Amino acid sequence: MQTIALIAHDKKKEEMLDFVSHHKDLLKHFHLIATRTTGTLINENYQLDVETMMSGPLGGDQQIGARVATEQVDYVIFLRDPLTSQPHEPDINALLRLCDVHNIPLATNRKSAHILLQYADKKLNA
Ligand SMILES: O=C(CO)COP(=O)(O)O
Repeated sequence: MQTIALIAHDKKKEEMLDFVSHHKDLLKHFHLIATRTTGTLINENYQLDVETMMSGPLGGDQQIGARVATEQVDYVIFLRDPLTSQPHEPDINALLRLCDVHNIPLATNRKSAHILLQYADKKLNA
């Protein structure tokens, strides 16, 4: 089973929940991992059985980064808040960097996330 990482900053969590609700039927076909608060919200609202890491500021981005580095993640959807500075910015940058190092598709806004899932869907049925 392929793995998708789902991460959203606080001001993007509602958007992530809305995004997940629109793509729930497709997301069921993937192993989902997420940072703690994002994953917990998804599990509570949609019962998708998301595996949760630590919260982002406590190291969750790094945990997901470790999975990316060991090629255990196929796609990353990270709805970042581009207008608020984050205390764990270095961790965020490290995760984004690792996606590029390992050529892992990464979407950082909703439209690109939608396109990413369309691609993932096509690959699933190829
Ligand atoms: O801060 C985050 C990503 O950088 C997200 O963490 P939470 O999902 O725990 O809020």
